Amino acid sequence: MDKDEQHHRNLFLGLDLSTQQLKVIALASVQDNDGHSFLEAHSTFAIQFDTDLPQYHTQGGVTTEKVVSADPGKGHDGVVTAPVLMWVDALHRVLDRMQESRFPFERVVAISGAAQQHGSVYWSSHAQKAFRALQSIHGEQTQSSLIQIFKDAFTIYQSPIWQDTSTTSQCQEIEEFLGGLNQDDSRNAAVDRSALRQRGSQRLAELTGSKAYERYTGSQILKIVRSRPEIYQDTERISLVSSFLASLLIAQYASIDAADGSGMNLLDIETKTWDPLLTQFISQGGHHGQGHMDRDQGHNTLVDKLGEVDATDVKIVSFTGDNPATVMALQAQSGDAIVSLGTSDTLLLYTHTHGSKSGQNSNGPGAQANARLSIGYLCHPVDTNGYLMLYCAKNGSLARERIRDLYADRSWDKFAEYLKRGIRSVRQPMDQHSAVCTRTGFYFFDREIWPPVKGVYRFQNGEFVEEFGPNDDDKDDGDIKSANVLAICESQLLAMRIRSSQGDGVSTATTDSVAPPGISRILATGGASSNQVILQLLSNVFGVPVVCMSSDVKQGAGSAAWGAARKAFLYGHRNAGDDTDMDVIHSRSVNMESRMVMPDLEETKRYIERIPDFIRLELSLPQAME
Ligand SMILES: Nc1ncnc2c1ncn2[C@@H]1O[C@H](COP(=O)(O)OP(=O)(O)O)[C@@H](O)[C@H]1O
Ligand SMILES: O=C(CO)[C@@H](O)[C@H](O)COP(=O)(O)O
Repeated sequence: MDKDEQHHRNLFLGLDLSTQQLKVIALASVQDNDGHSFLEAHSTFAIQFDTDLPQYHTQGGVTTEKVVSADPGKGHDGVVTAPVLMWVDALHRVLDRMQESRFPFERVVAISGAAQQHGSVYWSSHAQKAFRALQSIHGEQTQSSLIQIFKDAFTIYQSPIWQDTSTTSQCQEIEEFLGGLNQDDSRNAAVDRSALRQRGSQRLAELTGSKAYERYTGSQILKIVRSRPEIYQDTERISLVSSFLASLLIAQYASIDAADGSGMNLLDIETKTWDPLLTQFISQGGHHGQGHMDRDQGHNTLVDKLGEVDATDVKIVSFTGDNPATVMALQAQSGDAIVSLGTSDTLLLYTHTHGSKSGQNSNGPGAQANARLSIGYLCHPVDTNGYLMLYCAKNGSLARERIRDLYADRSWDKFAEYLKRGIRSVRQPMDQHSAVCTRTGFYFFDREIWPPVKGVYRFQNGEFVEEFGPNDDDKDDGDIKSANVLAICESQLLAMRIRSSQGDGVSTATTDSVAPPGISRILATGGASSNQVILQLLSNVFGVPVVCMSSDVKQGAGSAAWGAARKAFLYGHRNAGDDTDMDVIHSRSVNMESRMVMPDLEETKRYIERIPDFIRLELSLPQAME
């Protein structure tokens, strides 16, 4: 391709409003010498909330408020929110940066986006006026900031986000409601509430794909209905973070995408429509949250600051959650698990069932350990018959950062060095004592999703200890440091391995007997996937090769933004009359110059042996609820 041609290539834009930043990637569609099409990064931009927008005083992109529960048995409720105007500001700033760097907006053919899942945005009746003000800009560069336009457009200015764990009682209410439906015993005052909840939890998982989770939008809305009914009344529309971002671009309310919508505990995962009973229960007869589902429809609306483009040529394709968008980027095949080590640690598996028919959540002994307590199912972002099994741990990168700061001089290089040393010392014990020394650590700086535990717990040879250390004079300080660095990574990845085989519809076929059922390869992504030693440990724990998009390909934008841009590419073509089917779409593969890490299977066997003890220790931790 000559230079002239390159300068006229179409661009596809992907945005990702994640927990800590807003990222944008522009992909260009190119052909190799054999005529194969693929996408390559043209440019990337990012606004870091903490550092680029310090006036919002966020830490890790969020505002954390600690409220002591009225019920002493319930401990502290963690209210975690993000300033909605900070997100508006971030969009304005990133568009400014793009203009400053002379980004060729006129070449943008289609745009899509992704965002952190489950968080919700509450629009006021002023929103329509703001949208009209945005539409009236008509391609001119606006002098007034988006903040000025949207400053009165919300009823709630601190949006609840996925890290919030303050809705335990609302989750229980939802489960009791479903558990009591059509049951005579629900009217019996003596009926065991926990039995009712267990039945409700099962029904909710069958209906929506997930049991009640505090971070899911349904319980968050219920909390607002209960605690601030006037605000709820004044709310004209509720968006997810993804549809909120899309609304700013299309200057009208954007629909919620089914894949992201299935992370709300409100959507019937099979029919992909709002469940009438759940929405009615939550709104108490109101009509909020009853948006319509409109998957992957293009919109032709003028976008502020993308005004140089002829609006009729710009397709804005429905925005989705960051996890479904990551699936779009990595093109997982059968046997692939996607592991995203972003702010959260997540594992995604592509399945063809959402587990409703196989009677999970057995009531027998150990049911609590085996129940789907940290996994759920989402609709697949493009395969209308597909689902995604999702495991999410809240204490991911930020917990590793805390350990890095405590034990590794605030340096990722040191962290990697200690991790390597930790792995080496377990493999080649230096003395008789350390040969029998097993260390396990749980580092839940924020209350974890499962187990619902807050605190740091270390065990040495099965016994609780305040700090690791064999009291061996030969040991230097570095041993304690590397023990903690290794312990946090091991326990995060072991927990992930254990949950990976809890789902229904997870294939039992596997290419290697030491690997978890149905997993023959891991596609790793997220900020921490740039750490080669973490990837090696991930590979060892799962016993499968780990592949990672190389960082120069990602150019720092991450795979959710890449997946969104890829969605823009696919639907941009479709909207232009190209009726390309899924297979052809898959063969137009993304240029993934990847790195591969191979497992040390002796290590894998050692981890498998540790699993029963790990589960026992995990269950022994003091839980914050029930
Ligand atoms: N070399 C590294 N080793 C481990 N973790 C890292 C490294 N570099 C960055 N990270 C982690 O990546 C995280 C950000 O990941 P990212 O995928 O961008 O998050 P999000 O999309 O949720 O905003 C940071 O919180 C940081 O802890
Ligand atoms: O809650 C979940 C998934 O259920 C999180 O994965 C959020 O979607 C936030 O994502 P990251 O910012 O960690 O990528």
